[in-house]
Amino acid sequence: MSARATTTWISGPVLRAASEGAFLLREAVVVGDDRLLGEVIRVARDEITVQVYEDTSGLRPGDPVEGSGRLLSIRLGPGILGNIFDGLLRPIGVDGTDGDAAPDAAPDSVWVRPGMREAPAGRFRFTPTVAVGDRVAPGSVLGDVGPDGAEPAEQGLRQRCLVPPDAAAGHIVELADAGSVAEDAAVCTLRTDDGGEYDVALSHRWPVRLPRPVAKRLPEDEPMLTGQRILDCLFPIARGGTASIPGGFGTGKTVLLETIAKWCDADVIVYVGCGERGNELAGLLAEFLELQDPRTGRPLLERTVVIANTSNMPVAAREASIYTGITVAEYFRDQGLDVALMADSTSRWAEALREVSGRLGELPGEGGYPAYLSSRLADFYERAARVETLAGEQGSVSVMGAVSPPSGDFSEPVTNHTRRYVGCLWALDVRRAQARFYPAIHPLTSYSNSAQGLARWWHSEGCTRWETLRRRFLTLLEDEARLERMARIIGRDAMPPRQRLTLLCAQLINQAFLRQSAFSEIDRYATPQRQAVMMRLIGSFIDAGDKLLADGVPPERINAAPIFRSLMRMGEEIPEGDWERFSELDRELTATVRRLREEAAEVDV
Ligand SMILES: Nc1ncnc2c1ncn2[C@@H]1O[C@H](COP(=O)(O)OP(=O)(O)OP(=O)(O)O)[C@@H](O)[C@H]1O
Repeated sequence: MSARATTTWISGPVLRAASEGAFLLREAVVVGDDRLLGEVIRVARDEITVQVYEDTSGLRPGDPVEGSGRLLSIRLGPGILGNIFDGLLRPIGVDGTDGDAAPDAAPDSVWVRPGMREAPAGRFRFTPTVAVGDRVAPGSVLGDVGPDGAEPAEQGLRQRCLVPPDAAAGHIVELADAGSVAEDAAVCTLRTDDGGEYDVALSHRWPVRLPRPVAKRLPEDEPMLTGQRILDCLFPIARGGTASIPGGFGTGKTVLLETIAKWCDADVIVYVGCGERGNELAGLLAEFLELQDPRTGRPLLERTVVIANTSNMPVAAREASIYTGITVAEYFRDQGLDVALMADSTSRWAEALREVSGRLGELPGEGGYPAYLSSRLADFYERAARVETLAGEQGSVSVMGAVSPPSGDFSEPVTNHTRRYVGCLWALDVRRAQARFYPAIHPLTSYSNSAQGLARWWHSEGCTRWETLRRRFLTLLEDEARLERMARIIGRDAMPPRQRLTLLCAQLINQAFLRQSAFSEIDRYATPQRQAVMMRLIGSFIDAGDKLLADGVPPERINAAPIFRSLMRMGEEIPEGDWERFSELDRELTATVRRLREEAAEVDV
C-alpha cells in the first residue's frame, strides 16, 4: 500500500505533511482533491516536504498526500516525438486544448490544466527485429517503430522499441507480430534466468533525475554541425559536447538557439523553453509547424520535442523541466540517434531553484542561490555525451544552454558555475548586438575545447587547412582588438601599412564570415562545404594581402579592388551549391593580385 500524509503547512509550491508510512526521497506523490503532482524533496521521521508541480492555490492544511511508491518518472515512448509538453512531460495544447489541438491550430498561448496527467497512449506500427527464443539484455532493440498506417516512405524518423535499461536479461517467450499496437500494450514477454516473466511495451518509465546507463562513453571527435560559421569553424561543438550561451538582455540567445534547432544535423531536437515569455514560445511553435527539415523535406516539428515552461507556469515544474528534457534526449540517444538539446534559459531554471530553496528556508549562497546550484548544473551538463549504447550502437546528446546574466554581468553565479562544466562558451556581446552584428558571439571571449579533436574530421572532409585557418583568423581578430584601440588614439591613417592590412583582413573575417543573419534566405545556414570554401577564399585573400604588401601595394588599393566587395558579400549573394561562383571569385582574386602587382611594378620603374 502506498504511503499517505496529511498537509500541515503550505508556502507557494512547497508543502509539509505529517506522514503515516515511509516515503522515498524523490518519490512522486499526488496532493489534494485535484490530485496535483508533486515530488518528495525532504524526508524526516514523521514529516515530508513536497515540491508541487502545479498551482497550489486552493490547497489547505488537512489535504491528503498520497505516495506512488516510485521515483518521479516520465513515460518514454514513440508518442513523444513531434509533441509539446510541460516540465513533467504532460501534454499541453498550443491553444489550451490539452494536447489535442489540430496540428495547424494557431499557437497563440500555452496552457497546463490542474491535475493533468501524461499523454494517452497512441498506436504505432511495430516490426520485430528479434524472434521468440532469442536472448536479450537491458537496452536491447526488439524492433522498429513507425507511425501507424503510414507507408514506409512516409514514416519519417525510425524509432526503436527497447528493453528498458533497468530490466533484467532474459529469453523471449512471446512476441507480437508486425502490426499496429498501443504504446502501452505488451509487445514481448521475457523469461529471466530465475524463471520470472515480465512484459515489455513500446513505452517504459524512467526517473527524470537518474541518468540512463550506457555501455561506454566515446571520445568527442565528430562535430555537431550548426550551419553557423562562427560556431562550426571557430568555436565548434562536438557530438556529445556542451555549450553555454551567456548574453545580456536582447543579445540574441533565443534566436541563436532556435537557428541551431532548425539547422543543426542532429536526428532529434529537444527544445526546453524554460521560463521564457509565452508568446515567444508560441511564435517558435508556429515556425516549427511551418518549417521543413532541410534534410528530409518533412515538417521540422516531426523530429522535435518541445518542453515548455513559460514564465506564467508553476515554478517547480520549471525546475524539473531540464531533467525531463535530458531524460527524453537520452531515450532517443539509446536508440542510436544523435540528439541536440537546447535549454532557454538556464537562468530562469536557476531562479526556480532559488525560489523553492527560499521557501524551504535554506541558507542562501552566492546571489541568493542555494549552495547546491553548482552540483545541480553539473548533474545536468554531465549527462551530455557521445556513447556506445547498451545495444552496441552509437548515439549522442549534445547540450546547449542559454544563460541570461542580470545586467550582462558574466561573473554572476549561474554563468560562472556553468562555465566549469561546459566545453564551449559562446559569449554574446552587447556591443555587437547593438551594432546589429549577428550572431553577436564575441570571438575573443568565446572558446571551444573541442576544436583540436575535430580538426581530423575537417581534414577527412577535404578541408586540410581548417586548423591553420582557424588559428589565423583568431590571431587576426585578437590583433584587430589591440589595433582598434591604437587607431582610436592615433588615427587609422597614421598606422603603418602592415597594421592597416591586419585591420582590413579582420574586417573581411568579421563581415564576410562571422556575420550571418538568421533571417537571410541564402545565408541563414551554411553546409560544411560552403563554410570550407569561404574559409579558403578568405585565407587566400589574407595570403595575397601579405604578398602585395611585400610588393609595396598599400592596403587601401586592395580595399578599393572590386574583389574585396565581392568577398564581403559572398555569404549573402552566393547560395548553397553554386560552387562555380565561388571558383569565379577565386579566379578574380588571382587576377586582381596579378594586376595590382603589375601596377606596383610599373610605379617602381
Ligand atoms: N542571428 C541573428 N540574426 C539576425 N537577427 C538576430 C539574430 N539574433 C538576434 N537577432 C535580433 O535580435 C533580437 C533579439 O534577439 P533574442 O530575442 O534572441 O534575444 P535574447 O537574448 O533571447 O533576449 P532576452 O534576453 O529577452 O531573452 C531579435 O528579435 C532579432 O531581431
